[in-house]
Amino acid sequence: MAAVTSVFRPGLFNHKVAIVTGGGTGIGKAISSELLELGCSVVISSRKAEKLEAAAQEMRQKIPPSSPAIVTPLTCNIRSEDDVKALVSSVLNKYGRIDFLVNNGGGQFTSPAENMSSKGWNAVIDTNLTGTFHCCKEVYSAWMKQHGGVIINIIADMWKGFPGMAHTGAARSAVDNLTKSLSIEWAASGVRVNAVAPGTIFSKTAMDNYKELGPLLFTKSAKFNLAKRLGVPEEISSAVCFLLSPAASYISGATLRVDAGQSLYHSMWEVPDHNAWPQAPEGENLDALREVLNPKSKL
Ligand SMILES: CCC/C=C/C(=O)SCCNC(=O)CCNC(=O)[C@H](O)C(C)(C)COP(=O)([O-])OP(=O)([O-])OC[C@H]1O[C@@H](n2cnc3c(N)ncnc32)[C@H](O)[C@@H]1OP(=O)([O-])[O-]
Ligand SMILES: NC(=O)C1=CN([C@@H]2O[C@H](COP(=O)(O)OP(=O)(O)OC[C@H]3O[C@@H](n4cnc5c(N)ncnc54)[C@H](OP(=O)(O)O)[C@@H]3O)[C@@H](O)[C@H]2O)C=CC1
Repeated sequence: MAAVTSVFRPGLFNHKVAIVTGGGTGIGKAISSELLELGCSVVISSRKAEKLEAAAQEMRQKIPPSSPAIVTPLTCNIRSEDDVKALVSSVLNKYGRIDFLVNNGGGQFTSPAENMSSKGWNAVIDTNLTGTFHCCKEVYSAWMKQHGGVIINIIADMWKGFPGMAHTGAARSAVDNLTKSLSIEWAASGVRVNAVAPGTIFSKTAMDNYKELGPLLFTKSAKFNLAKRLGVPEEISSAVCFLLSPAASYISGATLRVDAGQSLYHSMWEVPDHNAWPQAPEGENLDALREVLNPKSKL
């Protein structure tokens, strides 16, 4: 397997410390690996200890000898405020600082909105919206308020709604707005807050969340963007590293769409042909339209 090398300068983030939620898989793993390569120590955090430990082992092997970075796996369910407080406190005890927070942990399941139970809806809102809020608030209060820092929220391509995953569309849209509010409230502490909105990004772990639907869901999405291919986690990571870096020193409250134009282009969702809508009002314009649609009607 070819090793990916960051396009950023080695040592760019030497001696910085980051928390990356969901840092052991997919997009989070790519972000954590690139930060480590660039000298930033990373705490990878999510719910499953075994998965995190395996990811940390793999990352340790790839940290270049020139990098002073260390990777630490710590479990935390971002839905629990107590878990998040414990995570932030452990990171400060171990490293004494938190320069970067990447709110990447999250996800959802597919379901028509009418079939979503309240429990399922709440699980997705609690994870993606409230979990992100918990992490931002705790890192800010415990460290960044006094010392500054950078926060990146990973959201999604929900710009045209998110049919089939309405819960996550609502949560990610809310995080887009939260990003703006926090960027203003926390500006005077020297905290920049931005979001990254990925298009459809392939990783095995992301696909496996959708079980047997996964391969079709991902392969079908490939043509709904300007690149005519799926993205990969490394393409999100480089955008995150840019926003964390001094190259983005004048950027806050922004959402960067890393989606090869997916959000500008066709929706994957098909609305079936139907006659369920109210008819257009009668009048000269409707008469003219009927003639265009069926020229013989005039005869
Ligand atoms: C191609 C598209 C673009 C890709 C975008 C990506 O993000 S890719 C990356 C994607 N990565 C990820 O998504 C990774 C992270 N995702 C997750 O962990 C889950 O999607 C989660 C956020 C729902 C949490 O789930 P959890 O199990 O920890 O939560 P819980 O035990 O608290 O249960 C709460 C309730 O939620 C409901 N419910 C849950 N699953 C399903 C389902 N499949 N089916 C139906 N319903 C489901 C159910 O009602 C359940 O209650 P019940 O009926 O059991 O009493
Ligand atoms: N792949 C894609 O096409 C897109 C992905 N995204 C978003 O990007 C982020 C990363 O996804 P991706 O890497 O693709 O998929 P993955 O499924 O590989 O990553 C999701 C990560 O989130 C962690 N996670 C889930 N719930 C929690 C929780 N309650 N507390 C802490 N960590 C949690 C998971 O770890 P664990 O199970 O151990 O908790 C896992 O590491 C997600 O928010 C996803 O929704 C957005 C748009 C498109």
